[in-house]
This record gives sequence, structure tokens and C-alpha cells, in this order.
Amino acid sequence: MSDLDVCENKPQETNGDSIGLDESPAKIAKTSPCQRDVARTDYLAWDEYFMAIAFLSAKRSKDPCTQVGACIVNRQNRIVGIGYNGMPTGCSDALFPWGKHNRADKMENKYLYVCHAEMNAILNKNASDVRDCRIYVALFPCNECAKLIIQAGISEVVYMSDKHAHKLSTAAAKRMFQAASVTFWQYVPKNKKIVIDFSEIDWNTMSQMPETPVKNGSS
Ligand SMILES: O=c1ccn([C@H]2C[C@H](O)[C@@H](COP(=O)(O)O)O2)c(=O)[nH]1
Ligand SMILES: [Zn+2]
Repeated sequence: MSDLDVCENKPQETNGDSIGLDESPAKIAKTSPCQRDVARTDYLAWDEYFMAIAFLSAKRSKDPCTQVGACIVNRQNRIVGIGYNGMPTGCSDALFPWGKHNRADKMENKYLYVCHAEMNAILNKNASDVRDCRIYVALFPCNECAKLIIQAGISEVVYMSDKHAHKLSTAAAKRMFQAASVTFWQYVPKNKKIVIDFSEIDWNTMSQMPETPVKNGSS
């Protein structure tokens, strides 16, 4: 790790001196981030941020095999919808099947019931429409989701996994996207890891913030 990589939000040990203008970059990098007056450079890029949000929402999925998340973003980089694959409202995750190989009872297969992440993200939209938006998805959309994406007016698909590329449903989706001029491209992550480690957060400092909300508290 180089000196300039020391950019964690955890304050580093300092001797209490303020940073002088003539300090070396290496010395500045070793001081607490809160003592610096230059903007961070290791913040998340937009694509990284929205794809990470798609993956975070996928963590809500109960599907034991494939967890898919989707995040719809408008031209102003505002999120207008988020979703993940899950059973329809009222269809209990505990009662409906999550398996996919039940040949004895074909009614007991998840494919008959699961709402896809893209569908949920479109239906969960918090804007009047999703025209000209981009959708970030963990998995390349199936043909049914492709139809929804096209009909909703989404113009760009950013995906990460193409693990179903061999399937007819993926080929059909790509064919429809091309015909409907919906662009699609595979996101290759810049950072291999994006970690949120709650144990690293300095709660003491946070609780000293004036407007910290207190759940069920009076202040
Ligand atoms: O466009 C898509 C395609 C699939 N999904 C969901 C539906 C299922 O819950 C899984 C796929 O399960 P496999 O076991 O990998 O066949 O992914 C989706 O949300 N969007
Ligand atoms: Zn789908």
C-alpha cells in the first residue's frame, strides 16, 4: 500500500499539529481524513455505485441459487426504482417453492412464481415513468424482462453476469434489445471489493453529530 492509499475514514494517529501548507504529500496522507481540505479521490464512480446498489438489493432475495438485483436510474443519475427476485406479495417465501428440479410435481418449481428483479424494479418506480433510464442488473435480463424493459422505455441495460447466455431466453432478449435500439453492455468492476464494515465505523464520532436521529427517542 502506498502512502497515498491511506484514505480510510478511520482517523490515523496524529501528533495534534495542524497540517502546514509546506507538509509533504506523504505526511498529509498519514493525517486524519477530517483534517484535509481536498476532496476524496477514491469515491465510487456512478456505474460502480448503481451496480453495487443492484447487488445490495439482491441480498434481499430468498432464492437459494440465484440472487438478482436491479436498479433503475434516470438521466440525472437519480435512482427511480429498485428490485430483486422474489415471490409475489402475499405468496409466502416459506410456502412457495424455491427449488427448480421438481419433476414429480411440476407445480412445485420456482419459475412459475418468482417475480424477476427487473419487473419489481419497474413496478416499484417512484417516478411517473422510466423512459430513457438505464437499468443496472446483476444478471442479463431474460426475454420476459426484456419485453418489460422495452415497453417501459428504458434505453440502456448494464449487466454483470451473462451466466444464462446459452439459453434461448437470453438470445431472444438480445435480439429484442437490438431491434428496439436498447443498448446493453457488461459492467467490469474497477474494484474487486466494495466493503461496508460496520465494525470500522467510529460510532463515538457519529453520536457527537448534532442531528443524529434517535429511534423512539425524544431528542
Ligand atoms: O431476468 C431475470 C432472470 C432471472 N431472474 C431470477 C429468477 C430466478 O429467481 C433466478 C434464476 O434462477 P436460476 O436458478 O439461475 O435458473 O433469477 C431475474 O430476476 N431476472
Ligand atoms: Zn426476467
